[in-house]
Amino acid sequence: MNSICFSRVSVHVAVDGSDVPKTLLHDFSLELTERRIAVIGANGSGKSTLLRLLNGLIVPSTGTVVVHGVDSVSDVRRVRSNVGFVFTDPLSQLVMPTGREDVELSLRRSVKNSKERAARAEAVLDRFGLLHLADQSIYELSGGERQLLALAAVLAVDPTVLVLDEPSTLLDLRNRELLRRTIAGLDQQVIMSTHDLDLALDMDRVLVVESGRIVFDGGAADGVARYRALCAAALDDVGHGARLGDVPR
Ligand SMILES: Nc1ncnc2c1ncn2[C@@H]1O[C@H](COP(=O)(O)OP(=O)(O)OP(=O)(O)O)[C@@H](O)[C@H]1O
Repeated sequence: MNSICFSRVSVHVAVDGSDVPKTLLHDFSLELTERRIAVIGANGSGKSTLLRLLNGLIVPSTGTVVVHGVDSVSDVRRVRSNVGFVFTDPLSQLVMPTGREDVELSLRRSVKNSKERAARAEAVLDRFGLLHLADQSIYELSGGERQLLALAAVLAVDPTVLVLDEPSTLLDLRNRELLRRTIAGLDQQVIMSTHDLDLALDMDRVLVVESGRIVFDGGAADGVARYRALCAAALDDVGHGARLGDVPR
């Protein structure tokens, strides 16, 4: 029950002007039972696509995704209430003028009493060291402060599973360390994509994605080594005309 099951999943999208759909993820099956899982790989390899399957943001073209016993397509509302999803860009997630209001908005369903809700929001902001910024416009916050706020707003409702799409991109060294400690202390199952290999090394299991395929699935140290080897091979191609945005094929 406390696992994430991808069964014969693939993701294809229609491309304008072409009869041939583009494959974002090739057929794969996985059962994820570990508490801490990282998805690593090159830009455009398919990490976010894989994560977005977990809360029904992307519907699989084939197969099923079942998160802690809940089907991501047939029971999308329940899956979304169980799965907290933190986006790479916090501004695509923070919708209220201030952090306090945003956390209170997250809590509106679970805490009906407004005074109680305000107290809970205050406690959540305090837990993340964000209380002094609670009433500042989100547009006046730094990128890292916004990223932490987006995480706090999602954790406020205590989801069963936490999905983090590149959670440390905007964080300084100290906040990255705080994020690592926060993740280590959470009760939730956590699945994240990251380019921060130190963060990936903390995980119980690492998936390496390359051109829409899971090319490695195993321990963190071996996963990071595999990804480094893939990068080294791609860099060798630079001498043969590869460009910055090229996706390995
Ligand atoms: N709706 C779509 N239509 C066409 N192509 C798409 C669509 N969504 C994603 N893609 C393409 O699928 C590929 C995988 O995208 P995805 O966002 O999963 O990559 P990623 O591994 O998370 O990359 P990054 O590390 O840069 O965030 C990319 O080449 C992207 O351009």
